[in-house]
Amino acid sequence: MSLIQTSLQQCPASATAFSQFLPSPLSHSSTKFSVRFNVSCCISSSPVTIVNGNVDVKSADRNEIRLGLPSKGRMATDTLDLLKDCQLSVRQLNPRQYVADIPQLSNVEVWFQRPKDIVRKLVAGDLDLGIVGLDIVSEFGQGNEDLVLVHDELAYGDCRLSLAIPKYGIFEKINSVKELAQMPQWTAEKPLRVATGFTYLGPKFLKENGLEHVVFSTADGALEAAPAMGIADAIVDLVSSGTTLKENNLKEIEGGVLLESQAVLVASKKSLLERKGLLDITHEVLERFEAHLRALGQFTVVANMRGSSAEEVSERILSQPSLAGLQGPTVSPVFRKIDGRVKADYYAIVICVPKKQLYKSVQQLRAIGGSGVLVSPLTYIFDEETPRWRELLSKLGL
Ligand SMILES: Nc1ncnc2c1ncn2[C@@H]1O[C@H](COP(=O)(O)OP(=O)(O)OP(=O)(O)O)[C@@H](O)[C@H]1O
Ligand SMILES: O=P(O)(O)OC[C@H]1O[C@H](OP(=O)(O)OP(=O)(O)O)[C@H](O)[C@@H]1O
Ligand SMILES: [Mg+2]
Repeated sequence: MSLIQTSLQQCPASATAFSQFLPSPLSHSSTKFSVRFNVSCCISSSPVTIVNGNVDVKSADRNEIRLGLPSKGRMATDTLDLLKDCQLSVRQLNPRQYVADIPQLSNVEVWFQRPKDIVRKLVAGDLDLGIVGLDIVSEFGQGNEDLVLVHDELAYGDCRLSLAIPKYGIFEKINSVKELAQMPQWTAEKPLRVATGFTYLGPKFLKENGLEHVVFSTADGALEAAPAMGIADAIVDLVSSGTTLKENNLKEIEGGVLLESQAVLVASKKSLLERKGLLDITHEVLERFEAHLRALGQFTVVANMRGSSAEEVSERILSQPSLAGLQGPTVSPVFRKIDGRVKADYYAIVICVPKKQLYKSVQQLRAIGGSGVLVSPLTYIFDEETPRWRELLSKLGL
């Protein structure tokens, strides 16, 4: 019997409330998976009731729209920066104050919370919108159908949730999850010991990958130390550059990525459907995010080009693969007085160019007679309609 089952039996009053934090595969006593948590759920002999958020379920009473933002960790600053770049600066009078506002969005309260609490409070109806990593939505949302991704690529907080094992010892020649599952070492008596903070996704993944004899332990950080300390055989943790794994003599293996993650904008479906004004606010935030993020990858390029007509110049530009722009080039005549007559003998062209293709585009422009090339960053690209907005409406059945 695992430690968690023991403590819940000693504390029946809190067992029901606490079980909602448990990964569903672990709720079944027949499973060979078990999790060791270092928690005590009873204080002296009196039972403690733990609920996940709003006790009185009064959330529908409030009129304000609530947006949850990470209060700490590496997501906190990047999230505030994204909002600032979208002209939605958060006004927080004091860094220890957990409520703030965004002057451009009336009736919106910003609540600073730990990422996992943002997800829990969305599910409980205490928040309407939130920005967190997809890893946290997946781990603490546990597939809850009320959670809906409004924007799934906010372009920061990139990392992956990965299974890692030591490079040395019995794992030296193990290079895939399949090989790990086939190792004869793992038995009911001596299961594979996995350390992870992801006690929902971790067990689910290993079970789906045919690892039958597994025991999980959890900790709040520095999990990469667990194998060398002899506490675990493997870990399931976030990886970004891979430096922490490398420095701790651990390796990722084929088939071992549980999830690719980055920051996302997530909402409560129920709130979107029922809370007055939330759909409009969500539309505005989504439009601003999309316009900003689309512009991030592009430069505006302005150049001069000699030619006999706008059509002839356009044809030359469109003959080059990197110069088509977002919707074709803008070609404008530049008028000069030549021999007493106003005449257009060259043209100003404007195109948007993906940042990665900038130098190639400049070379192609020069090759067709472009000169005086000016390059400037773009702030926003607003499309006629954002595809994500249509997707959201369809997810809501609207
Ligand atoms: N190494 C990383 N590189 C990029 N993004 C990461 C990395 N580690 C985590 N993240 C992303 O950032 C989110 C917040 O992680 P971070 O470690 O900053 O905060 P935290 O885990 O809440 O804080 P703490 O580690 O102090 O408890 C994660 O949920 C994940 O989406
Ligand atoms: O692949 P890398 O770029 O090395 O990053 C991976 C590390 O980053 C995170 O830890 P964090 O810095 O948040 O510390 P923590 O373990 O205390 O949360 C994560 O839990 C890994 O340990
Ligand atoms: Mg961390």
